[in-house]
Amino acid sequence: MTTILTVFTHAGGAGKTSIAGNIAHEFAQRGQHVLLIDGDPQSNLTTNMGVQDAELHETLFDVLSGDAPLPAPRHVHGFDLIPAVIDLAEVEPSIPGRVGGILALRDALQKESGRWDTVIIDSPPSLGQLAAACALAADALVVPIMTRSKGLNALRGLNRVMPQYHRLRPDLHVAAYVPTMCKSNRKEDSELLGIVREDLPHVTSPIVERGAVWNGAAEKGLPVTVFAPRSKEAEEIRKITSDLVEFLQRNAPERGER
Ligand SMILES: Nc1ncnc2c1ncn2[C@@H]1O[C@H](COP(=O)(O)OP(=O)(O)OP(=O)(O)O)[C@@H](O)[C@H]1O
Repeated sequence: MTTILTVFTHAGGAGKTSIAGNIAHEFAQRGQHVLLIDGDPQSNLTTNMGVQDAELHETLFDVLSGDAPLPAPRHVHGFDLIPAVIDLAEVEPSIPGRVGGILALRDALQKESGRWDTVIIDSPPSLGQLAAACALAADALVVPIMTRSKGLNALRGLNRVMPQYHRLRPDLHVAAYVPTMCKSNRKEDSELLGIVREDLPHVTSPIVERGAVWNGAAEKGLPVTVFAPRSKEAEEIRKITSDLVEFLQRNAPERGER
């Protein structure tokens, strides 16, 4: 059985791409067979994972524009990767024009059910058709929330689209909220972290804002747990992955899964 997770928020710069790539690597480190999908034409996830030479036919383009099967993935850092390139953006207008277009990625993944233990999708920072196709492909969403008022405002966007998504995928739910870019010495951040923990279920431990390791790992094209395995950043990724696994296991019986 494959668990499909989409890291989803329309707010830019919340750490979505950093979470997607690094939890994918951590799941693989724990022995899982993992597929990571870059659904964002900015292709930061692709370059963060060290792939600089991806081509359009290796991306989701044919899946989303013509119901093609999944492309053959690359193999990087112990997991499979379907990369993105900037031209993937051109698929967006064709998605709503086709019957089932918005569910094409879900269908393509279901045809390969069981090939991977976990699939992790990085969605673009928008509420457009490409982001919807990424969200609707998932069993559950992982939602980063910046611990600023901007982060809480972003939840309104999620609350606006979820009823629409539920019409097509009634079982889609949020597996975890991940507080990001926290600074413990910033009063607003501590207060907002408190509000998030009080108001939302399944909140993981936070990711603190510290640029050096995240940016250094991305520049070298490496997961943080490879770039700086003993760093606080690597420890945070391990902790978030453990929290996520626990939330998924807790949810599984309710959803009739093993
Ligand atoms: N905890 C952190 N502290 C400081 N900088 C971080 C942290 N996590 C990620 N970054 C850096 O912040 C920038 C944005 O992170 P990332 O690309 O993960 O965000 P995103 O939500 O995917 O952005 P986008 O809006 O492009 O989708 C990157 O340069 C990344 O290296």
